[in-house]
Amino acid sequence: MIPYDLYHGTSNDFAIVDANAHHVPDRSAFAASLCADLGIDGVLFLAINDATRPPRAVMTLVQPDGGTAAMCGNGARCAARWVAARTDADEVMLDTQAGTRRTVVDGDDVAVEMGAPAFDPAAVPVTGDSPLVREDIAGYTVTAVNTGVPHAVAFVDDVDAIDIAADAPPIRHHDRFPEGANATFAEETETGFRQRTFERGVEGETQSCGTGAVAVAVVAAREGRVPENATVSVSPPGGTLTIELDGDTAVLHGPTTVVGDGEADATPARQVDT
Ligand SMILES: N[C@@H](CCC[C@H](N)C(=O)O)C(=O)O
Repeated sequence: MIPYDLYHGTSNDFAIVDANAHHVPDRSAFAASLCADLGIDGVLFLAINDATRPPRAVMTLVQPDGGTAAMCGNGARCAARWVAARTDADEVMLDTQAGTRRTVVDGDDVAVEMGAPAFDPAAVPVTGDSPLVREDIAGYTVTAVNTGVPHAVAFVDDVDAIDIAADAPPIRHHDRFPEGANATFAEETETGFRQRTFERGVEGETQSCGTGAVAVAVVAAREGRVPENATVSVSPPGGTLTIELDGDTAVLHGPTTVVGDGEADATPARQVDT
């Protein structure tokens, strides 16, 4: 059996497995099974490989479809808190497939330096030679940005009015996105933005998406909705995240919650569609 810890970041739910202590022979099948059983958004495999200051860990997110995502903003916040608790540290370096991310843990609150968002077509990726900015994609005016993973961001008048189960998949699977995209909708309010995201890999709406919140903030800055150096409040259904923009880079802040723990069969019957 494989023990895991359950965390959430603004209701983006993850099981965390100590990858140094426990070998999972098929991570894809394990994650698909555990996500289906628990109704969670992914499994984080964390391997602390340097416990000096600051400690360093490799973070791998496997999603409900059995695929691996290069980065996860809320997952990184939960991962940093998990590593901090085991190393008695308040600063943690996370090695992700999108690069190394410095994190700072302050009690329940965790900040992640998210790096430089990219609009470059090869980096998102999108087809074509120029950035995809305010183009009509499946009936929405979309701007594409990579904040560790690709997001297609559309500003709308009212996020509650969207039928996300119907409207997001044609964006998420659109031909312009050769690796697919998370479909993120945002509504400007007096104090910031409301957000809803349909996540690639989950293939449904999640209660929160950290890379999506950063995408909302950086696209808002690009469109002149907020200054390029600003602190932006973005509220998905699961809570409120704060994004510090400094022109080139973004820092994601928000709360994390320890939910509990459990254990699961290391070799479940495979539940991934192949
Ligand atoms: N929930 C995450 C994003 C996880 C990755 C995404 N679904 C993808 O496959 O691109 C977040 O908080 O950023």
